[in-house]
Amino acid sequence: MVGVMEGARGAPPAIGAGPLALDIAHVSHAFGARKALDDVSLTVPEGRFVALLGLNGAGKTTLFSLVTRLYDNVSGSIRIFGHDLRRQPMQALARLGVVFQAKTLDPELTVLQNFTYHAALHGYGKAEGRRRAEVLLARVGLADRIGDKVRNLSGGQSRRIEIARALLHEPRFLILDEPTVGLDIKARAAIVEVVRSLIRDEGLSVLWTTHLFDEVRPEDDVVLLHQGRVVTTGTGASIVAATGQDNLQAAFRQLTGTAAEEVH
Ligand SMILES: Nc1ncnc2c1ncn2[C@@H]1O[C@H](COP(=O)(O)OP(=O)(O)OP(=O)(O)O)[C@@H](O)[C@H]1O
Repeated sequence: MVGVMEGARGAPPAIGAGPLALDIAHVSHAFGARKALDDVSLTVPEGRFVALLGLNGAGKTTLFSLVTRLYDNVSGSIRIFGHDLRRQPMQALARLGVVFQAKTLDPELTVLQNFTYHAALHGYGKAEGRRRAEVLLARVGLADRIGDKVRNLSGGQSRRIEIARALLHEPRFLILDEPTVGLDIKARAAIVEVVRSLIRDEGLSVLWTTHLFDEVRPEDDVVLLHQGRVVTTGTGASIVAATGQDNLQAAFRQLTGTAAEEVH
């Protein structure tokens, strides 16, 4: 199944395609005269890993900021499990887990304290915060670090804890903004695996923004974003096949006319 739809056409998802975790239709955004997003449409079907792939400046963080409601979308619509972000923000955001690009854990607090603090923001008491922390830390393979100060953890471990914390309120859709930036290959692989296991085992839906082509598998849904526009969508394998290239990086270069040295 191709889970993402062509931006320019904006066609509705196929009948029988199942519920959509995220449905973005015809969204544009400008900073003054600079158009960061131009008529962007894409979908994340339930239970899918969708990679939003684009180079620096493509508009990924702007899109992320619109979906997380840091910015208000003034054109087009954004729906999370059917709830319009502008008209039903509480219902929409309650279903969304967010992992920001910047680090958001307090390094001077323990992992548990970071969890219980965040849990309180969601209205959970200390005991419930602890219970949820234990369950979620086990899911990301870090149950034994619950009492450690965050500053004593590696960058990759901190990221996995941020992923666990993003799931505190049991959202069914997770959005991550370049979650592996600055990490070594082993830590990157561990993070990708944690997220893929959440999809596999729990049916979570994921929008993963990245500029790293090697994080995308042939069967993943891919949205290629370039200079604020959706260039193409489809599974990684179908995009490669359509261009007649050997891999996604080469396909991207062909579709965007980008030089080899600009693409990682
Ligand atoms: N607050 C802002 N004010 C003005 N221009 C901005 C602002 N934020 C982003 N832009 C511009 O919008 C365009 C898209 O930027 P954006 O950060 O969304 O891209 P990105 O794909 O996330 O890239 P990166 O990975 O480098 O963050 C760029 O041209 C950028 O310079």
